[in-house]
Amino acid sequence: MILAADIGNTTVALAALEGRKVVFTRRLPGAPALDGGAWGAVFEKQLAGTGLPAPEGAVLSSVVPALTGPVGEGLERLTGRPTLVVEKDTPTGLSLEQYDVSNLGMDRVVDCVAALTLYGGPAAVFDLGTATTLSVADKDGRFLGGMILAGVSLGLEALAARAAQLPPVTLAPPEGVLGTDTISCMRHGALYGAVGAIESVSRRLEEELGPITVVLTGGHSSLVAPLLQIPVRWEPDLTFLGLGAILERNRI
Ligand SMILES: Nc1ncnc2c1ncn2[C@@H]1O[C@H](COP(=O)(O)OP(=O)(O)O)[C@@H](O)[C@H]1O
Ligand SMILES: CC(C)(COP(=O)(O)O)[C@@H](O)C(=O)NCCC(=O)O
Ligand SMILES: [K+]
Repeated sequence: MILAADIGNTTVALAALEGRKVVFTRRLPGAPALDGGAWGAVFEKQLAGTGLPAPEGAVLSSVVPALTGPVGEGLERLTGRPTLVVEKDTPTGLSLEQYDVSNLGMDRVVDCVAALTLYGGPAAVFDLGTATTLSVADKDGRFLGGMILAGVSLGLEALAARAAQLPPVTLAPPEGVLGTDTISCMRHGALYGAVGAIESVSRRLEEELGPITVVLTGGHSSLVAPLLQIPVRWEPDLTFLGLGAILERNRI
């Protein structure tokens, strides 16, 4: 069994994998104040009672630099081995030559690695987290780039903060297309806005690259995927599968 962690701007997502199968997942709030020992205790508590064997190794990707060290150390407490942190120069099988990698989010690389492993290229991954990211890889395993949009709930938060008559709104499945009060209008706008972006950008990508596998993942993907009118693969565990593949490739 190995542990995989994906540190995003909202959650620290933890998973256990046996071979290529994700057998356990948890999403934890990112807590900047915890040190490595405290993260280790958090992970131990989450895994207690699951019946899983002791982990043989751990791999992590992070887009929150302040959490990378403590979470990596926390995982080390459980494995007794160094945690593989996915960095720009980590061999992943994905070529990054076409992108200015100086500030590239490694979650996007991991998503592409997973999509290529599962479906081959070209593949377009929409990761609907704090931000909505599009990350595209071609059939030769090259990262082509993508897009970064405000995330589905970030848009709602911004509306509530900036417009006097707009309240805080939580996400829920829409009923019909049109909202019939303020809250449902905001909700539908957030969800169908993402739907429209995904459908239209995917169509344009197909014009440029030919038939492409579109993959959806991230915390908000469970609400958006059922609304799409184009074929997509919904892979809620995509990032974990990519992390597992990268650890397998780099195991000493
Ligand atoms: N299973 C789920 N169903 C619905 N919403 C979810 C689920 N998991 C996470 N979310 C929501 O998705 C958002 C964050 O998604 P996530 O992909 O974890 O973001 P990040 O990677 O940026 O930390 C959170 O606001 C959370 O409420
Ligand atoms: C775009 C992101 C903020 C998405 O992160 P998330 O929504 O998963 O928290 C992250 O991938 C990031 O910080 N990227 C750096 C910019 C880039 O990828 O070019
Ligand atoms: K993420």
